[in-house]
Amino acid sequence: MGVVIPLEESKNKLASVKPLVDLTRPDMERVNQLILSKAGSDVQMIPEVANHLISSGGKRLRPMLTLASASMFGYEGDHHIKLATSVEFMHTATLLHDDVVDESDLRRGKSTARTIWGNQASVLVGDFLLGQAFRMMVDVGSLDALDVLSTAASVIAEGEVLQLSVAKNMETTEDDYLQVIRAKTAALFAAAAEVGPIVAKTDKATRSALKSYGMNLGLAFQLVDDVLDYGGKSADLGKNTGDDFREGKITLPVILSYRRGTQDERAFWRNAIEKGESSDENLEKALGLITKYNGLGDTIGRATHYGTIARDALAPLPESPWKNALLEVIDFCIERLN
Ligand SMILES: C=C(C)CCOP(=O)(O)OP(=O)(O)O
Repeated sequence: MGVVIPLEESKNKLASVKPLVDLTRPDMERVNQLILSKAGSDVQMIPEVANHLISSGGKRLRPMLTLASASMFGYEGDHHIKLATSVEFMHTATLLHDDVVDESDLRRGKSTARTIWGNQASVLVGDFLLGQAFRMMVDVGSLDALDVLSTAASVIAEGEVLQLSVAKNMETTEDDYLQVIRAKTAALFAAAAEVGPIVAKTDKATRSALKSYGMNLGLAFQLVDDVLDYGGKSADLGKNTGDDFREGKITLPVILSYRRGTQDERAFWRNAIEKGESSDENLEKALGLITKYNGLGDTIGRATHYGTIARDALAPLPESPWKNALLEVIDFCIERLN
């Protein structure tokens, strides 16, 4: 404990969401302090493992959504600080767990916790953070917020299990895929944005607007993430590109390219994904097919579509710097590609 997470680190990565970073800065300082204190434990290995990931420069996008979506309705208490911290803990727990499930070696440009402390410690520290998140929610005392975030926790786990059950199956449809990303990623974005209006005690329509904004932003975010896995640079992403292919994870660029392919090309995909023939040579070939069938371009098109729905969801809300900051986050999600 004691080291304050450098806000500058997140700021650089979020250059295109400067308004959100600037507006939430004082509250994010409080969130960062709370993150560090709630990651503490007398069991020494807990803060060691947790702080390895916590202090490695995540974007802190989700807690900023919670802060903004409370402050935009004039909320001035401290419940949003605790809920924003809970949201980031839920996210951190999923990262620790995901890296075990996916056997990933690199996260945020550093070795994953599982490569340093092992799978068991990663899973258990993830569980600890999840427990801490729920204690903070109870501390806030809003049953509605507890309902939204606990539902999100179950839905995220469902999404991860669903992903496992469709893995390595080339008959996975676009609808299956959307169901997975709606659950594993978008549900937390939606919950992060919905608990703001809950603590600010707004009407139901406003809650739904923020929830829809978060859900569609989350879909766009994950679609772009899946594009970056094929089209980005490992150094920018802090993780290895091509991992989805190597793991046999079926994402939209692959689904589109498979559906549009010739018989031979479809046989290639089945071999590569279902039988695990994922050599670098096959990754190159997969990239060639994805390019041939515009898999990345069309996935970006879908992301832009969800971005528009997110934008429309905020349209009925009164104009404010907070609203503009949330709108710019949509652009950031797409601009991450540049
Ligand atoms: C849902 C996904 C794609 C996991 C990574 O999320 P982020 O890209 O927000 O991760 P950090 O900034 O917290 O590292």
